[in-house]
Amino acid sequence: MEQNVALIVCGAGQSSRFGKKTKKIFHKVGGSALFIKAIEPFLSHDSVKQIILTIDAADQEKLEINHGAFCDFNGIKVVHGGKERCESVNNALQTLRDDINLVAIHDAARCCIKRKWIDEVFDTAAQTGAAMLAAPVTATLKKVEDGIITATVERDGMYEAQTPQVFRRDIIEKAYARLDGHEDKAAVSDDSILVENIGEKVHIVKTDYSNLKITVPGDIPIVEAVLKTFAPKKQAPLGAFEEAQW
Ligand SMILES: Nc1ccn([C@@H]2O[C@H](COP(=O)(O)OP(=O)(O)OP(=O)(O)O)[C@@H](O)[C@H]2O)c(=O)n1
Ligand SMILES: C[C@](O)(CO)[C@H](O)COP(=O)(O)O
Repeated sequence: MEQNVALIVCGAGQSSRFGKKTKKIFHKVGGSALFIKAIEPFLSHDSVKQIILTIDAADQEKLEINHGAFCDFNGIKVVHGGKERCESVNNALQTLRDDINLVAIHDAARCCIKRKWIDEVFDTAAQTGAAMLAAPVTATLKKVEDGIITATVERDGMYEAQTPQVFRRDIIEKAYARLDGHEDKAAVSDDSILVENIGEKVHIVKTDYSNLKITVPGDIPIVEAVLKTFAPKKQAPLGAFEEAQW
């Protein structure tokens, strides 16, 4: 299937766990606002035909003043989000262009996405209808209540869900058509859950913990280190001879 991808970038959350005055999507990492770093790896992808950013309506003026040029230059459509992440995604789904056949839904708080993962999850979703990035759990998992371990969770086969999560347009629209049936929308914590609930098989594209989501302040130095480690290598300064050639 030819890939005409709409990228929905979810940035309308309240950043309550981030605990800073500035919403985390505007926090600077790697020299740019977090949401810009999360979008940048997709800008050069030929299959991405539409980019929709969800933001809190309260952030509209701040976005326009500080990042309006970036959004305008890159043709990013800004949509106001809802109380829960799934409501923000649902709002964005109402603005898809007619030619879109794949929908990639990505957290604006995940800026360490690698191009190879984007390529693989797009291709897998184009072939199968539904795919998402996820990292195998490497630690032992404990269920804890009131600070006391109540169970050790079987780790075998457990993955940490990440984004982007990518779906054929008809599949994600069918899944979201049932959103109102979910009383507790806070429990709809990712998009795959809705697709699983309509009986579709969601395929995993394996990553690692470097595709982390910035949630708490302690995530910042980790993300900065990941960005530094995987940043494109700067060209060595030209020597005098090379300079002379130019
Ligand atoms: N109503 C919402 C809630 C979340 N998000 C986005 O979904 C991503 C993942 O959500 P999370 O990391 O939980 O962000 P927040 O909801 O802002 O964080 P918190 O739960 O700490 O308030 C974030 O980029 C966030 O901006 C969104 O678009 N709309
Ligand atoms: C979508 C997600 O990033 C997959 O792990 C996660 O579910 C978002 O959850 P949050 O509570 O909105 O951060």
